[in-house]
Amino acid sequence: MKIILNAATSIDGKIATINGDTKISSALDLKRVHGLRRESDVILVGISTVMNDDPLLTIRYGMNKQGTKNPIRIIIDSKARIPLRSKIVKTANQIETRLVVTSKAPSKNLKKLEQRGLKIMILDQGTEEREVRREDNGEKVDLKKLFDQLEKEGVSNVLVEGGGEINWSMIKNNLFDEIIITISPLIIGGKKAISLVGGEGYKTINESAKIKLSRIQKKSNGEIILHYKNIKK
Ligand SMILES: NC(=O)C1=CN([C@@H]2O[C@H](COP(=O)(O)OP(=O)(O)OC[C@H]3O[C@@H](n4cnc5c(N)ncnc54)[C@H](O)[C@@H]3O)[C@@H](O)[C@H]2O)C=CC1
Ligand SMILES: Nc1nc(O)c(N)c(N[C@@H]2O[C@H](COP(=O)(O)O)[C@@H](O)[C@H]2O)n1
Repeated sequence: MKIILNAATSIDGKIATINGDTKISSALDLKRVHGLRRESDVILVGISTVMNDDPLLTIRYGMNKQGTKNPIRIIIDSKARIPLRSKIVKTANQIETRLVVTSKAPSKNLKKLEQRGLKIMILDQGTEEREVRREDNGEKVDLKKLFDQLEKEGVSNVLVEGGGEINWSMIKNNLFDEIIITISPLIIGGKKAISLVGGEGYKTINESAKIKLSRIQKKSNGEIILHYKNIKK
């Protein structure tokens, strides 16, 4: 299975402003992203991304020739907080959509979401993992279990579209093959503005994830697209 992490950042590594404004990519770059979606079986995002962006996560720009099937949408949402009025929920009857939760998710929420066509996967972290991540209160979904299951189902290509917390979990668990970053000629700033990778972070450079630059694309609008390969996989 190939896992690609894609995102757009400012030159200071932010993926959103302090107010959650996140329109960083140009229309041209979004066309490229939709091309990536077209090659994917699954698009995965975290719940905070859904709460902030109310995304559709479908193939639209340029590429959606008749008959093109949208990828399965997977939302990582420990407590099943996804709003019933969100575009994802409203379209779940037309596009396969899975909500990955923990056993702490309220069953009344799960019932309502199932009625609207979402498929629920309950994937708690094991005890060992919970102890390591005390700050999570044992409330995070086990992404390793999720990807094992997707592999068993025959999923070949997964596109992860953020946000920062999900990116951290994917990187920390070595669950990525490629990272594609569009660096837009912008400076966003703000200590609390969300960065490309959140989480607790590595304590030393020695521990940090090692990646290899494989391609650079320079666009006339000033965007730079960097492609990195994971050298540990
Ligand atoms: N510029 C860009 O390319 C993109 C920007 N964004 C922006 O990023 C922001 C959201 O990012 P974040 O706040 O970092 O949240 P996120 O979207 O990464 O979601 C994180 C949440 O998912 C849940 N979760 C459950 N299991 C988890 C696990 N194993 N690992 C990590 N999270 C788990 C937790 O509730 C956690 O708080 C939004 O403002 C969004 O607009 C998001 C995607 C792309
Ligand atoms: N590639 C990229 N560039 C940006 O500037 C972005 N803000 C994002 N965001 C991601 O795309 C999702 C929106 O998808 P739809 O257009 O609604 O289909 C958003 O939720 C982020 O995952 N990506």
